[in-house]
Amino acid sequence: MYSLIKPIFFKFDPENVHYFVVKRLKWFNDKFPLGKTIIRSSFDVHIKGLEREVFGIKFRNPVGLAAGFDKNGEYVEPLSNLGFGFIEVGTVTPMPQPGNDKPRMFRLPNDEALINRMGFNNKGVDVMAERLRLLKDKHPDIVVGGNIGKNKATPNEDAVSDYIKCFDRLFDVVDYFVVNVSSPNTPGLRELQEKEPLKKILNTLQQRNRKNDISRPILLKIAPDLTDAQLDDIIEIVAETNIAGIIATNTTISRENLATEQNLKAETGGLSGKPVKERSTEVIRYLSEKSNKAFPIIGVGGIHSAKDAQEKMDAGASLVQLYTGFIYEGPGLIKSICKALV
Ligand SMILES: Cc1cc2nc3c(=O)[nH]c(=O)nc-3n(C[C@H](O)[C@H](O)[C@H](O)COP(=O)(O)O)c2cc1C
Repeated sequence: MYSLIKPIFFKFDPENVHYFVVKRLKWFNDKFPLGKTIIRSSFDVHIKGLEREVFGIKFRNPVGLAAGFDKNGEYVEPLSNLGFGFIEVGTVTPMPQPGNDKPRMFRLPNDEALINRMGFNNKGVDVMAERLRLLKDKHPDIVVGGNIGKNKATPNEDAVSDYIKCFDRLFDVVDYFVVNVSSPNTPGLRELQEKEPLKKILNTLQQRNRKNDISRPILLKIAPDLTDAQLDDIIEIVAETNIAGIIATNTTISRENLATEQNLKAETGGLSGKPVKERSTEVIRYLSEKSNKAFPIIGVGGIHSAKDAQEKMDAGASLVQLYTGFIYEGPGLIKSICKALV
């Protein structure tokens, strides 16, 4: 079915198609009880043995939706009905911001990839918190991750206060947090992956965690472009700050070995999809082996098939996430991965 619709979708601007599809999906889900039933019975995964417990959270299955797809937490219920075991929303920032000028998302069909320079376009954390509060009242069972970032206008020296604002505002409505310091589309953001600024952000959030009766697992999302020495630092930082785990990886700034023509691959932004698969798996394997499996890893980057997901698991991931593979393969990919992972 998806293979019939995909060529039509791929004729239009990717960002426009994205919103066209998710809005229709939500409308179908909200307005027609029958619509919801049809979506669920077609896609939802009811396979025994898929449940996982990772960093203290029970996941109905290990296949999640990666950050960036639902930037404002608007489509969590309909997306969950497609079979995802968890949905990561964001990246959200304290204040709303428009992101970069359009066009800012590009398909590279010859490489089954995307380049994006969205720039954390989002409606701000207050809007997201309210949406998720309503969602959690209705569906407390849907596992939601809150991926948090800083506003473009906030200098790196003040970044920690942006992360705190998002953390505090979302604390009651998400199940886990992701500190995003790895997007290539906010100038200077990736400098926060350096040891000292990173420790400051994570230690401050962990202090907030300790002040509450309950704490929320905090994960760190890293870029695939880190060197081995930087990955060693990450292992040390996880141990020192006692955060719950790592998400590996975000998009890459590399353009190596692409079949796509020069003018398109020269677009600024983060590259995702098949070309990032190997490097992201390498990063997972390195972290897992070097740390002696000291912390859980969510594996993301170029998963377009059940085999790709299995490779991430074999490299040391406890859970996986999809974005670009979901665009290229459609929602059927979730079930096919789940079937293979039982
Ligand atoms: C259009 C687009 C927007 C994204 N936005 C975010 C984001 O806001 N925050 C984030 O942490 N990752 C974001 N990502 C990265 C994905 O979550 C994921 O880490 C990356 O794309 C690699 O996975 P994939 O190859 O399955 O797409 C975005 C990816 C794409 C393609």
